[in-house]
Amino acid sequence: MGFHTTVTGTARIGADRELKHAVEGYWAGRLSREELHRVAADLRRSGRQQLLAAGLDSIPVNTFSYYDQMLDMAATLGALPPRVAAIADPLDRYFAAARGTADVLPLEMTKWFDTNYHYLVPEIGPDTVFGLDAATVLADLAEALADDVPARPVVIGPITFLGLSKGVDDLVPLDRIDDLLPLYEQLLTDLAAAGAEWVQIDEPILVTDAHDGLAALAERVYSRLSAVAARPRLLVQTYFGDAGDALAALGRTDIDGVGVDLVRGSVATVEAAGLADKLVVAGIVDGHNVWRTDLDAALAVLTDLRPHVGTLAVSTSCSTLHVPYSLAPETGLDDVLRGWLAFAAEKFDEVVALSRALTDGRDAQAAAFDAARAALATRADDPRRHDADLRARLAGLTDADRIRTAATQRQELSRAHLALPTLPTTTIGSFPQTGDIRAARARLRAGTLDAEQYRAQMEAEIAAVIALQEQIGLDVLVHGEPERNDMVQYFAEQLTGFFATANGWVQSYGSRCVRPPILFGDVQRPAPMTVDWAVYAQGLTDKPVKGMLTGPVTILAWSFVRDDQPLAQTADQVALAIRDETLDLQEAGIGIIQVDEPALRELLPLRATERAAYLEWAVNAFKLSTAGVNDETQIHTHLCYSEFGDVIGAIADLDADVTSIEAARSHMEVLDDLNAIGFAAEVGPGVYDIHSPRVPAAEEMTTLLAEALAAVPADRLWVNPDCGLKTRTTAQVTAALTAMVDAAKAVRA
Ligand SMILES: Nc1nc2c(c(=O)[nH]1)N[C@@H](CNc1ccc(C(=O)N[C@@H](CCC(=O)N[C@@H](CCC(=O)N[C@@H](CCC(=O)O)C(=O)O)C(=O)O)C(=O)O)cc1)CN2
Ligand code: MET
Ligand SMILES: [Zn+2]
Repeated sequence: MGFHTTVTGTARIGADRELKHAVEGYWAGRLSREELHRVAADLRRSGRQQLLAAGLDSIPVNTFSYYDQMLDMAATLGALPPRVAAIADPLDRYFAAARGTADVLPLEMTKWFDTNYHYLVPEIGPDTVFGLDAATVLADLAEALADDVPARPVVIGPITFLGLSKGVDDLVPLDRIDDLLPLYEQLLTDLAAAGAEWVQIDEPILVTDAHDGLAALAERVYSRLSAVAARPRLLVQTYFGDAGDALAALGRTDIDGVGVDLVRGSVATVEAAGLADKLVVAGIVDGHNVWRTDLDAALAVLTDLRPHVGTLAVSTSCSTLHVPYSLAPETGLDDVLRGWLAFAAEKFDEVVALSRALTDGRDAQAAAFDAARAALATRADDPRRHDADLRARLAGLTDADRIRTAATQRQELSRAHLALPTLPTTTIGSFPQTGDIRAARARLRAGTLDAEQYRAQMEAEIAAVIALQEQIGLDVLVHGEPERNDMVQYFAEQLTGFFATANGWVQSYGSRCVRPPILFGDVQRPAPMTVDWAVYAQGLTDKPVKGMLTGPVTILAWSFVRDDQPLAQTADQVALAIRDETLDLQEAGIGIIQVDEPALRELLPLRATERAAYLEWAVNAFKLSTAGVNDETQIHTHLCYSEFGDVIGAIADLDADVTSIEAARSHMEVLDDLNAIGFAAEVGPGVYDIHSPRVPAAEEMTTLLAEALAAVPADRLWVNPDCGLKTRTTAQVTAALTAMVDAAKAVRA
């Protein structure tokens, strides 16, 4: 009845970011809509062909998206916000919801579970009128069937869709699930009529503690959906962890298959879940990280599992959206390290090898198994994984290395030292990453610009950014980060133990991508990483310039991390490198150092029981990275992506002198949360939402500052944007920061 070889989903940006270039071209008016659609159709077709050629017997479709899969689902369910309803053209309406227009605010963006991918948050109110528009799903299915592809449409399930939505007017979105189920029933009927044999409904929320009663809800919802008369076979897919009780609940329904994450989840849960009459899609190849699968170990797990289930299919643990396309372009990779890795294309082959070994025996796949075994054997004693000096240094650390003197004493000293006005104004670090800056870096790589010319151009950028900030009248300046391709990759390129890919692009949101570095070995800092740039910038002005570093938790979160030791240990290694950098900056005369930790919330475990242990090592690593400096040196940190509730205590525990934090969109809510736990340090709640091209007026920021002053006394309050300015234009930034400084002056007066 089933299939045997598949993947949960795939990336869609294109191996060479074709979709990014097409979509951005369309937005800029350089590309027609027909050209955009053609690029998209080509990507879908080549993606399906790649999976077929690899040997999969069921191919996920409707995994394409012009921007984001949650936004697609909102469109499919008629749940785009009313403020875009007047935009008649569906594609324009879709992009308006994603990015906003001059008159319309976009949907909020937030992290997709514990990944670095951002989804758009649907807004569901009591008045949201759901209505099915299955055109896109049906078109994707038809396109695949026309190519004779055994297509399996994938949609986000109702529990996950509502569970991740934002309630409007005090509504709890999940309370409207019964209004949504008829649409899913209709969708199943339509898909069956259109020829779908299987449909995959993604319910990753079932691996979290995000809501009470999820298992019972899953049983109710899928009992109902499996009762649809003429429907395709139904696969409910979980990923990103162990689905716990929800698995047995699904087992009690009449759905046909369940997808499970066997990389992060436990086989025991699956074996105990009562799935003897179901297809179990076993996610044994890691879709979330880049390590090569130990095929022997994986086959042993699958062999154990097989007697407990109806049919067993082999798959990835989640969509390969979260890993790069292929190792092939990574020509800078040494063969030993290459042997330890598998990107998406290599993972497809692993899935097929395991599936065939399961049916035909391991010997039939001897070449694949031998190659994996030989490559992974080199990992055991690779010297790069064990640096004796570093290990000795870590072993010698004591609690004192993570503790600074009392915050109040530090505040007095740095106050006297820095002589700042009340409500000091500053920014978060980056200024616009212009085309010129990126082109210079591309030319440096291509060899048409030499290192000296590159440095001169970056210095000119820094000088321009310093002059702009002085002209605007900001109090604490930044150098603008022009020399950084990315706030994590830049550091990874200079630390040992990391490999920075040449083309390992992964979608972060919409058309924006990142190249997560691979952290495979012990970490050392051969030389200072930021000091020359900071010193150059400080030499241009009498105002203080902040040194700018990325913290250990964020460096881990936005890299592919080694799986051979606890994350806490890896975090401390990175923290030591950052600590050494803070000391060099201080030595070079930099009096304020910001250590960004925007990903502190992102790595928070999805299950509540694991959170305290995580927060302990995360906070400890940050403190190790920052506690080496003198009392006069002011340590700043920065966090974004709101929803700080679960980590608010940890933010206080970081013991930074100044914390800048996203707050503009949520009207300073976070300040009350900080007050509730007795937070007494200085804080800069963002007053300018940098995610939107819209330039806020000074009055809007004056209002936000007044709201902030209701929660925090003036002598603890800073004035700054929500986040860095790298995605904005110089014109937007100049106007917005001028208005921000005006607002600060008005409130001071
Ligand atoms: N790692 C990470 N994760 C993060 C964030 C982050 O800053 N870093 N922030 C949040 C997400 N926000 C983001 C905001 C912007 C971009 C972004 O702008 N990405 C750029 C790529 C940035 C980059 O790596 N730039 C490189 C390479 C740029 C490039 O594409 N070069 C061209 C040629 C350059 C040209 O001529 O234009 C090429 O290689 O083909 C550089 O500057 O050197 C993009 O998608 O375009 C990504 C994430 C959360 N997660
Ligand atoms: N310093 C960084 C910047 O301004 C912090 C960004 S947090 C995603 O870009
Ligand atoms: Zn930020």
